Amino acid sequence: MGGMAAEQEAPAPTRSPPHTYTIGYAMQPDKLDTVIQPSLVALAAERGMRLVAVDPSRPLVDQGPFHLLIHKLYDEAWRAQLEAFSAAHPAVPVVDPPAAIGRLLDRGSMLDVVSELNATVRVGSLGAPRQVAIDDAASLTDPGVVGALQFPLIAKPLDVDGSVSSHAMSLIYRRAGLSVLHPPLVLQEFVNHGGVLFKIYVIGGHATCVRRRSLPDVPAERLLHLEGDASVPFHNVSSLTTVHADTDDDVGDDAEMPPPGFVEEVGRGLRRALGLQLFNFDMIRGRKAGGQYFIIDINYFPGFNKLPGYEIALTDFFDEMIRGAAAATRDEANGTQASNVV
Ligand SMILES: Nc1ncnc2c1ncn2[C@@H]1O[C@H](COP(=O)(O)OP(=O)(O)OP(=O)(O)O)[C@@H](O)[C@H]1O
Ligand SMILES: O=P(O)(O)O[C@H]1[C@H](O)[C@@H](O)[C@H](OP(=O)(O)O)[C@@H](OP(=O)(O)O)[C@H]1O
Ligand SMILES: [Mg+2]
Ligand SMILES: [Mg+2]
Repeated sequence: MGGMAAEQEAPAPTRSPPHTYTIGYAMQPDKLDTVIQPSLVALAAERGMRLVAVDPSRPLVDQGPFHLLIHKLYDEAWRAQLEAFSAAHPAVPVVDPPAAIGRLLDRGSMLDVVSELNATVRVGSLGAPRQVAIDDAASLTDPGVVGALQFPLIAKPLDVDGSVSSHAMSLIYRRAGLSVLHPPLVLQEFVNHGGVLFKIYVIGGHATCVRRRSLPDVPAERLLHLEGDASVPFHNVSSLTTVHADTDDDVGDDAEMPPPGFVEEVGRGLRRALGLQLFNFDMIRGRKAGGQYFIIDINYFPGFNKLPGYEIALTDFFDEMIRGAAAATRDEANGTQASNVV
């Protein structure tokens, strides 16, 4: 080692503040890095919150104590664990309730909430593309099932379970392209939107919109081009240059963002209607006159580390949940109305 380090005086030991609150987190090992970054752990520690990994293979009631639980696991055994934990510790918030998360795990029902939203909030022009759920191969050739949809379509796996295959999709230009598909899936109308997508991250009361690249528009002539492929599989948007060789890499970089008030209102409305605190959703703006917005995907507890400054939003949220639970417990002890952090 060089002399510099040896000559320097050892730094005075710094005392980290005492950890007051313990937040248990449970997720698949391959998802940990997408949220539990050292920067998050450090900021949480500064604010008196300790992040502790839960071992889902051991009884949850034997772990802890916890002041808050966050999770992204979907299996029945885990749900049963959470139920047992909540029965034993009703004052500890579990983010989010498995029943509410369940709604996002089926693409057949995932977007139903958008129509509920239109009824409850003053949002402008917002919708979801038309779609049908296809359970078996026979339905794919049934004009009564598919006939109401207009090509091009996107075929998306019905189940959302965190697997790579649950993100394997196909763009279908015409009927012949349906025969290669493997139900269960949803067929959703493709909406031309200028190749730009708005991803809105919701962390409790925060809603932050970022712009991402998306599938390029499908020109009407492409549907008549019978020598071209009837369907094209794709996995994620970054592989789209192989779907459309004419994709411009800079597409959408200067696309106008949706108005912040609109983003906030939709985020707040979805949060309330879904009963979820941690999610993101994909929104596109249709190219047709009027520029209607469409929500095309909602994801539970996504990779928040892609969002700059997520550590602040997440620790703010943890703090709010823990304080809210503490206030509710105090209120209950005093016999007054429980406070509500939602
Ligand atoms: N109805 C649609 N119209 C136009 N483009 C769409 C539509 N649905 C999906 N897309 C495009 O396909 C991409 C993948 O679709 P979707 O977001 O449903 O898949 P996903 O695998 O669940 O994505 P994520 O990684 O966000 O979870 C979208 O990001 C968008 O570019
Ligand atoms: O783990 P599954 O259930 O497959 O969910 C994914 C979501 O569907 C994606 O939306 C996340 O990516 P974005 O944060 O870019 O939306 C993606 O984030 P990641 O790429 O950081 O893992 C995942 O959360
Ligand atoms: Mg998506
Ligand atoms: Mg998704």
